[in-house]
Amino acid sequence: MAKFFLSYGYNLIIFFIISHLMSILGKLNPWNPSIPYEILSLNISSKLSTNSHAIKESSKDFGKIIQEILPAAVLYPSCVNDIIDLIQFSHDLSVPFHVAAKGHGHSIRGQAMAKNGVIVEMSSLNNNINNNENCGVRVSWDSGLGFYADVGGEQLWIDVLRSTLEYGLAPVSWTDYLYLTVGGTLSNAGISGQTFRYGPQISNVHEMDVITGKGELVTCSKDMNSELFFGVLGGLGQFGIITRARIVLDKAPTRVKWVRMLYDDFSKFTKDQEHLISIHHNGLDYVEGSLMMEQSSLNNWRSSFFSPSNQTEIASLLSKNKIMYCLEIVKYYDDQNANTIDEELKKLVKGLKYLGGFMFKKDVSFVEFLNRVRSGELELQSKGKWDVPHPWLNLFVPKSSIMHFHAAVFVDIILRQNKTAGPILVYPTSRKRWDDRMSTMIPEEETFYCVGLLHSSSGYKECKILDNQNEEILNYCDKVGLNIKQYLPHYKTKEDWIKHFGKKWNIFQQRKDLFDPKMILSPGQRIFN
Ligand SMILES: Cc1cc2nc3c(=O)[nH]c(=O)nc-3n(C[C@H](O)[C@H](O)[C@H](O)COP(=O)(O)OP(=O)(O)OC[C@H]3O[C@@H](n4cnc5c(N)ncnc54)[C@H](O)[C@@H]3O)c2cc1C
Repeated sequence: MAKFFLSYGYNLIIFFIISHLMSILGKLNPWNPSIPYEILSLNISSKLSTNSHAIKESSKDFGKIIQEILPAAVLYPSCVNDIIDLIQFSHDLSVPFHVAAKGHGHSIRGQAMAKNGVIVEMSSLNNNINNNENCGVRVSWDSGLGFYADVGGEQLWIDVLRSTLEYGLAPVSWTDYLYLTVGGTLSNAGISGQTFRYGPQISNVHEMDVITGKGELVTCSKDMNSELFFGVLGGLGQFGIITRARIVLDKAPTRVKWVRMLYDDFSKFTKDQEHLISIHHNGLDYVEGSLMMEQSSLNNWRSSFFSPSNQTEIASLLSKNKIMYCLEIVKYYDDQNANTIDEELKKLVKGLKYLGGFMFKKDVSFVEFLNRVRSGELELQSKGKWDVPHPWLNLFVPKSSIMHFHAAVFVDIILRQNKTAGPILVYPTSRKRWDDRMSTMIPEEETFYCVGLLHSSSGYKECKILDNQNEEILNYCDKVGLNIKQYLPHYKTKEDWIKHFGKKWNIFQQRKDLFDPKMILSPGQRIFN
């Protein structure tokens, strides 16, 4: 009997040792040479995972083009200090590992990935919102700034909208799609049809908390640590992880008048767009536009605007014209100007040169308008057409090049090759609301166009074809000197990045040396590594 208990107790101890080791191994793979085992002694060890499902999920993005860039581990932070601990640990190593914040993973080309490094799943902060350290969305007012919201970098813009609307307030600058994080869009610019009037989202931030590549938590603004502030805005995640942004708010309207007009002449279309964005007093709140081609226009997330009978009319016009242009405008209103809004709008569209009979109007709530892409997304999801490769190309084209761009790219390349699938956005905006100290690169001209070739492909073969077309477009613009800039940029060589940043490259590099000297952050952008 004693013998039995001895051997039973012995086996039990061995069992416990093995299961303890296995649980450690399950959390972090000690054989992955890029992350030292000592990381398990940190307080965050229980929030790190090397589970193969977690690794796979964290290495996916909306683009579905870059595959198999696997991190060594994923951090699910419950507070800002968890991220600080992780970065400090990496920074103190003689050979640090990479760290990438992942917002909502809506990048196209692996920008939020980190091979053999650690992905920080920012959404995990939101799951721990009761933790007092986490910011969430907090609305405040002060006499200097007026109304503003302190917002966690992990917050989705749709949640920022819902929370601020509880106070009758809303941010002023938006993206077309709201299921993107605040940290993710502020790392690029955040543009939409409101940009001409209010500036991009990066121009509507008062202050931020940022964890630098040294693991320091720094509060920055125009007047405090301004080098970090301007660097981070549009900084492609290179200088720090945004954990809080203080966003400008204004009184939210309740409803919008939403109008689309069709054109068969690009010159008339762009002249009208430029005219509309130049109206300062009592002008529009949103101006965008898109190209319409037979193959792409009536089966994408923007087409839900048109009723089935509108769609039949447009289809027959398109079969004749092959390419058309759709100007899209919005004027906000509420109870106070409900009686005069139609008259105001009539004045604004007077003299525009759209095709007679091809003006379509809607009157919807402010939220329905801002969240307009969501219904299209859900429809595409239900048809299995959302979760597909997206070889997107986003460009800023100077006003002086837009006619040339139209003839050479829209007509000669895209229309002729007949390969496009997805919306093609074209709308002007103005440099006035951008601060040149921010990292985002835009053309030198006062007015420039935002062009988005938002392709969806049915599979990898088609994706490759569209990507080759993108390459052809970029090469052409380069060859003839159209002075375009890529938005959401992606380059393969350092020389291309240096060219992209032009005269700002030196400052970009100096800021990297200052705030992330060991080049730990956002390696997926492939700028410094
Ligand atoms: C359907 C769709 C519609 C879109 N519409 C628009 C639009 O209208 N206007 C527009 O401007 N853009 C638009 N975009 C592009 C979008 O703004 C960018 O891709 C943005 O980066 C996505 O945010 P995210 O939270 O998914 O970022 P992620 O893809 O997760 O990350 C993007 C980059 O930012 C870094 N990052 C993430 N969080 C932080 C943080 N807290 N601090 C510092 N760095 C961070 C990442 O490391 C990575 O380098 C759209 C994208 C999609 C897929």
